[in-house]
Amino acid sequence: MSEKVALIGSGNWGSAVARIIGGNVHNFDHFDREVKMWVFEEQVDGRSLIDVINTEHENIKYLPGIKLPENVVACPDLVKTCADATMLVFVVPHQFVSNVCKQLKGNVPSNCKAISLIKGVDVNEHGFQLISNMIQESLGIRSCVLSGANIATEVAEGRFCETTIGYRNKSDGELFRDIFHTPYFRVTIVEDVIGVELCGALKNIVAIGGGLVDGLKLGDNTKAAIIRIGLCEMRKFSQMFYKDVKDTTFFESCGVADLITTCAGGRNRKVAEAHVTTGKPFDQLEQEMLNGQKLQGTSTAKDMYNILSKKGLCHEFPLMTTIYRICYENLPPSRIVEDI
Ligand SMILES: NC(=O)C1=CN([C@@H]2O[C@H](COP(=O)(O)OP(=O)(O)OC[C@H]3O[C@@H](n4cnc5c(N)ncnc54)[C@H](O)[C@@H]3O)[C@@H](O)[C@H]2O)C=CC1
Ligand SMILES: O=C(CO)COP(=O)(O)O
Repeated sequence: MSEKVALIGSGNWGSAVARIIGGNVHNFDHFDREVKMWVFEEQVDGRSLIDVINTEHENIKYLPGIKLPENVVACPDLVKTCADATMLVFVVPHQFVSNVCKQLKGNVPSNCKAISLIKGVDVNEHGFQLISNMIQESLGIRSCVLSGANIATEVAEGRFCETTIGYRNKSDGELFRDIFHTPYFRVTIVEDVIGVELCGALKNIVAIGGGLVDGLKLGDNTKAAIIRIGLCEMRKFSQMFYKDVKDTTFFESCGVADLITTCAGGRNRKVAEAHVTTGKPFDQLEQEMLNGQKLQGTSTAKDMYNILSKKGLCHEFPLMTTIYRICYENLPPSRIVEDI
């Protein structure tokens, strides 16, 4: 049976993976050649971004300078994008996924499989929910997770890196590996969806810490300490709430490798550094510095803090708690080292 892939999202990472998937579907007989990509429509320099992508084969706003394969077709209608798909790739910033799932509920074929590339969690009045679980529960389909040390522009330029796919059902993991794996984007599959997903979400908080340390010019040893303490808190949180999360997952690309890359080159790091050097609030810097791209670490720090404080656990997670307070309670950035 032919599999048909649809991409839900077309930002910096969504566009980078569109380039990979659009190429890989030609390598196997079991994939339909057309890959539809849902694009949140906007005007760029007076032109429709969707028209630009479909005529120039480039996402000039979110991944400029990189050509997309011509078989990747930008679509404005989310439901139509997914209507005939059997493999859904979710790659929107986490703050939009709940609305996406509401629109797709009852509108995707029952034989669909999903994968989430989203680094974040969803929080509602009942507590927090993993995004892969939200996809599974709201759409009634299985979901894998892909996460790794993958700064989008470097991947789009074809520079070698690794990534991790977490699966519940091995055949799903293998199928999704086929659309992502290339000689320069090496996929490892592991049976730990939740561990892979929590690594991706929680590392964004630690990345804020890495940027604060850079802004304070504290040096490499301090950065390494933030990464190490961050990794320990990530593992502790994950295994406290989900006892089946495996230790080995933290040694995959989604774990320690993503922490290193994100604390060196990511957007969360960059904006946190600027928070120290300019004194401006994070949301203002996000607007000024990211040209429409979204910051994930601050809101995830808030989500985690809400969970930890409700359960009286803040003292067990001093790094995540301090980062939240610096972002939202005007704590001076220097407390990043004083309070841990
Ligand atoms: N950029 C990167 O290097 C990497 C990002 N990720 C993760 O991938 C996920 C997606 O991030 P990016 O592709 O980087 O996005 P982005 O931050 O580059 O772009 C923002 C996207 O959100 C869309 N958008 C704006 N308002 C919207 C709305 N109301 N509803 C739906 N969409 C809306 C924009 O059109 C744009 O496509 C995030 O969870 C991120 O953490 C993961 C690995 C690498
Ligand atoms: O997840 C990423 C790299 O693996 C990108 O991180 P930022 O969102 O901080 O840019």
